[in-house]
Amino acid sequence: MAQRDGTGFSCAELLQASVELRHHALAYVKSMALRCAVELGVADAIHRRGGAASLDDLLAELSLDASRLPCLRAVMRALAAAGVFAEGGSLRCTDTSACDVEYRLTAVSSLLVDDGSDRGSLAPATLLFVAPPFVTPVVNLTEWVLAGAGAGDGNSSGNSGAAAATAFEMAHGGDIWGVLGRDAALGGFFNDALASDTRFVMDMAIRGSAAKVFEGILSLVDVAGGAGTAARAVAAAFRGVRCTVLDLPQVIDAVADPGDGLVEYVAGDMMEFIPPADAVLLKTVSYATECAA
Ligand SMILES: C[S@@+](CC[C@H](N)C(=O)[O-])C[C@H]1O[C@@H](n2cnc3c(N)ncnc32)[C@H](O)[C@@H]1O
Repeated sequence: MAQRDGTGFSCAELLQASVELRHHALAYVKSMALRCAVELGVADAIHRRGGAASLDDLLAELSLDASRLPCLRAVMRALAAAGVFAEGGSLRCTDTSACDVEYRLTAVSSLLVDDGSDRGSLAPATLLFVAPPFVTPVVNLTEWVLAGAGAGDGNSSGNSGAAAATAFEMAHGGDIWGVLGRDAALGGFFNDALASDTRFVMDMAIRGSAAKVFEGILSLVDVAGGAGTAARAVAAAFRGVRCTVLDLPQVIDAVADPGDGLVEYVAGDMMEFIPPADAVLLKTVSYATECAA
């Protein structure tokens, strides 16, 4: 019978648990390696090479100096272990010569390829999740949880006061919509990221069996619909559906309306007014507005 310590777990269980614990603690390496690969455009580079590329191929495609090979190898190995890319071919590598190993796209990294199709790439949405303004609040979760403990003791200062409802608010001094409204560059980055996610989701929804839900309705309002990517996709695919986009004035005012009349844009607060319609579309809204972090 396996020996158990005071916690009641066997040595084998504890050894396995220590591996899992390390995986949890180092999980950020995976997401930061992903960020690096997306920023470098590795998936597009592999796609340009016909779906498989050696490290030498990648150095050439990405215009990187040969001296960067060990760094690129480290990033690619981490992502291959995570299933983002597939690693194949000879695995013989030396410090002085390039590896023979080839990297291929998996279903995951295929989503990062921009092949010019309507669906587009999920690269902008992926970069949003790992962007410093959104990562920093998570890095400081303990400070956020403890902020209440310092309430009224005179020690809280600046944005780290106990009143911060979310970790994002504590890090940035305001809620996400206020911050995005004040920072045009961050707002544009956020909206482009959401638009890329929406292009993908709507492509799946309209081409897939879920498309049935759009049949038989004459009007639809995309509540908190951002730049209207989802509503425009529905309006283009179902010409009989009159689509309206509702979002905050800061978002609607910044929309470059193509003026094709495909959808109508309404600026307003969904808590106060929602334009009447047969159907309401809510995409990434409750999650975003409730968590806002
Ligand atoms: C995460 S984004 C989702 C945008 C879009 N549905 C999509 O999936 O691309 C959430 C949206 O909610 C909007 N929003 C937040 N609070 C709102 C409110 N009170 N009234 C209307 N829109 C709001 C934001 O401006 C933002 O465009």
